[in-house]
Amino acid sequence: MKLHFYKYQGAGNDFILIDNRDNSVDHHNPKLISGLCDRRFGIGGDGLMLLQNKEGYDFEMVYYNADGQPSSMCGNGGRCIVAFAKFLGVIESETEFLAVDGPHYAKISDEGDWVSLQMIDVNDVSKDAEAYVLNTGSPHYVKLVDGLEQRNVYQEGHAIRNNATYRKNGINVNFVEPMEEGYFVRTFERGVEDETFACGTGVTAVALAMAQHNEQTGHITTPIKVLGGNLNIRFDYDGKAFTDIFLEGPAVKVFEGEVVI
Ligand SMILES: N[C@@H](CCC[C@H](N)C(=O)O)C(=O)O
Repeated sequence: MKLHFYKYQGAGNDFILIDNRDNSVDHHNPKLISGLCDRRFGIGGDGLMLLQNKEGYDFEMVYYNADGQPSSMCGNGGRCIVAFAKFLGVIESETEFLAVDGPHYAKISDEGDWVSLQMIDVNDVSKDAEAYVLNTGSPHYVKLVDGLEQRNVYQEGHAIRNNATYRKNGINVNFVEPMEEGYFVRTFERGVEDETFACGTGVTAVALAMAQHNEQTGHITTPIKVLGGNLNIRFDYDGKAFTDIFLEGPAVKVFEGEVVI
């Protein structure tokens, strides 16, 4: 069988996208999905998403990590699937879609390549020694460091993700260094088991954790530089809860093609 696919990237976090509105693709197949995401033997991607019909919503986002397992929310994936929905003519400039962590509102530019995605509210940030731990749709560990450019993010991230606390359920590990304006962030992603060029729920977690760390409240806008580009996070924080959280950035179609499965 031939499968038509699309490849998108959001700040270098890259995904295979499949239009499954007719429900013709049986995606409950970890070997197939990890094979398609393989960068040498497949199409290559940090994850794979299916756009499906869902009553009461514009569409449903079904997300798999590159290891072929269904996972929690993917922020950059969410932005890319909104751009894909516009490309397919499923939506125009605004949308309400369903993802694994609930409904999401998003807005897309007329050109179709810049997406603002509303994320879930967050009111629980804990500490693991000096690091912050929070769930922004996916679980994240946020650690302030120096010399981030030179650090071995694979080695340090892999060690934290596989320590006794996180080994069973996994966690995404974000290293953050303040810049003149905003932050520089590098992330080791669970389910990819490697450093990725960007992580949307990760930079969201960093922006919230840094607001708490710096005791900032009110309406906050945080620019973040990642290996694959620049993202922006804006939110309200009253000292207890983070609300109206938006992850903003590019979402670009790279190519499309057919693969035999
Ligand atoms: N790249 C994503 C996060 C995808 C999910 C993550 N790998 C996990 O399993 O927790 C993003 O942009 O948020």
